[in-house]
Amino acid sequence: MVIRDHLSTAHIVGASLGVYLVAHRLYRVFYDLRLHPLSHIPGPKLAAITYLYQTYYSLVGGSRFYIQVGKLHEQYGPVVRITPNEVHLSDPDNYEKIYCVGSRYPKEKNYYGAMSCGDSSFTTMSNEEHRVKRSRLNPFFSKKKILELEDVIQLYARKLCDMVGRKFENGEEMDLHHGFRAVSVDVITDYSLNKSYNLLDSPDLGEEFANMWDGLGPTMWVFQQWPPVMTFANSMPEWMASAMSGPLKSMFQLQAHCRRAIAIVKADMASGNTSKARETIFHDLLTADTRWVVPSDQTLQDEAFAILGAAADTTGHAMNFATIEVVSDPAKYRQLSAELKQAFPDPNAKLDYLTLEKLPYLTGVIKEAVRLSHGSPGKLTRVVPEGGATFNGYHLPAGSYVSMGTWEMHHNEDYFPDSFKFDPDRWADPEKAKRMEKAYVPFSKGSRMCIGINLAYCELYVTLGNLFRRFDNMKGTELSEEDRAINDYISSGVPRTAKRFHVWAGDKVA
Ligand code: HEM
Repeated sequence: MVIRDHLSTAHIVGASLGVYLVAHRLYRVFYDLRLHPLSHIPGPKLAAITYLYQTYYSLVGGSRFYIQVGKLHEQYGPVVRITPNEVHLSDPDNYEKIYCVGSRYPKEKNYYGAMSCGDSSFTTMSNEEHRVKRSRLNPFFSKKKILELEDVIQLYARKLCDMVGRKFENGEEMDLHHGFRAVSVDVITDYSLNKSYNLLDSPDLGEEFANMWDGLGPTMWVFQQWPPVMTFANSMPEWMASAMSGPLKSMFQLQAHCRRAIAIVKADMASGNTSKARETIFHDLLTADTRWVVPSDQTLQDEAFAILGAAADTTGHAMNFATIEVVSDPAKYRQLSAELKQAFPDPNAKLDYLTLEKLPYLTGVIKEAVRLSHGSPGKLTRVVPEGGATFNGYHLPAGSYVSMGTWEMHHNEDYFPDSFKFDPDRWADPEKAKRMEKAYVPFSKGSRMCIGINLAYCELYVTLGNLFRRFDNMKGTELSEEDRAINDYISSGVPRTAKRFHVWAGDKVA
C-alpha cells in the first residue's frame, strides 16, 4: 500500500515535470515565432525556434552552414533570421556599419568563446579591451615590418620551389596542398616565435599538423550549441577527453603545442639568445614596460593558438587555390608566366615583393584567389549595441546578434558578375576594381579586421611569384567540386577525404 502510494507520487511528479517541460517548450516555440523581438524578421521557422538548425548544417555532411545561409538569402532577401537570436545580412551597404574602426558592435560570446583560444585578442569580446591588446601586436604586422622581414618569406618560398624542382627532375609529383600550408606555418612560426617548425623539411610536409587543426574544427559548433560541454571537456583529464573524441584530442594537442612554444620563447629570453633584430611578438608580449603588464602564460598560450590557427590554413589555402586555377587554364598560365618573365628577365634574380605587387595580372590572380578561397567562409557574429539598429528597414533590438560573411559578399553579382568564375581580368580596370572593393572583405574591415593581412599578401606574392616565374610546365591533379568544397571552421577547412592537389612536370605553356 505504502509502495503504491510512493509509486503514484513518483508518477505524478514525473508526469507533471513532463507536462511542464512540453508546455514550456511549446510556449518557447510560440514566443520565438510570435512574441520574440526578432519575430518580424524573415527566415525559416525551424531556425527561429532552435539553434539545432545551425548545428545540423555545421556538423552533418561537412560544415557548410555558410552555404545554407547563402540559399536563405536567395529565398528570403537581404535580412534573414538564422538562429533564434541572430540575423544575417547580405547587403554590402551594411558591412561598414558593423565592421568599422571604432565599431560599437562587440563580438558575440557564445560563438567566439567556442573557438578554444580563450583570452586571445581574436576572441576578446569587448572592442575597448581588444584595442589595448591589438595596439601591442600591430607593430609586428605593419607593412614596414613585413618588408623588413621579407627575407623570411623569400627563404621558404625558395625552399618550396627547390623542392618542386627536385621532384620534377626525379619524375615525381609534388604535393602543393600541404606544401603551401607548410610555407604558411614555417613563415608564421619563424616570424612569431623565432623558431620555424620547418614543416617543409618533414616527409609529410606537415600533414599531421594540418590534421590537428582540421580535427579541431567540429568542436566549435558543438561547444556553441552546448556551452557546458566545453566547460566539461576542459575540466576532464587530457587522456580521458582524447580517448573520447578525435576533435577533443586535437584541441588538447594544439593547446599543449602552444604551451611548449611559449615555454621555448621564455627559455630563449632567459638564456639571452635572441638578438634585438629578431625579437618576435612573443618576446615583446613577455617584456613589461610602463604601459604593459606581461599577460599570464595561459593568455599567451591563447594568443599563440589564435595566431597559429589564423595563419595555418588561410594563406596556404589561397595559394593552392590560385595554383589550381592557373595550372588548369593554359591561357591564364601563359599570361602570368609572360608577365613574370618580363618583369624579372634574369631567372636567378630575387623577386622582391615591392615589384611583384605592382604586376597587374599577378595581382588579379591573387585578388581572385583570396576572394574565392573564402579563408574565413562563415559568419562573423556581433552583438547589436544599445539603442538597436535598423538594416534594410528591419529593426534589431540591442542585445540581438547580427552577422555577415564573405560568401554572400563575394558572390554578389552586382559587384562580381559571374561571381563563381575565377577571372583575374575583372581587376584590370582601376575604376571597376575600386567599386568591387566595397564588397571585397576577405580580411573583414575595421579595427577587428585581420591583423595578418600584410603578411598574407606578402606570402602570396612572393611564393606564387617565385613558383610561376620558375615553372612554366606544371600539370596538376583534376579536382571535383566536392574536392574543392570547404568546411567552415572559422578558417577554411578542406575535408580530409578530399583529393589533394599535386603537380608534375609537363609541356611548357610559353
Ligand atoms: C588569406 C589569408 C587570411 C584570411 C582570408 C584571413 C581572414 C581573417 C578574417 C576575416 C578575420 C576577422 C575575423 C573576425 O572578425 O572574427 C581575421 C582575423 C585575424 N587574423 Fe587573419 N586571415 C588570413 C591570414 C592571416 C595570417 C597570415 C595571420 C597571421 C598572423 C592572421 C591572423 C589573424 C588574427 C590574429 C586575427 C584576429 C585579429 C583581431 O581580432 O585582432 N590571419 N583574419
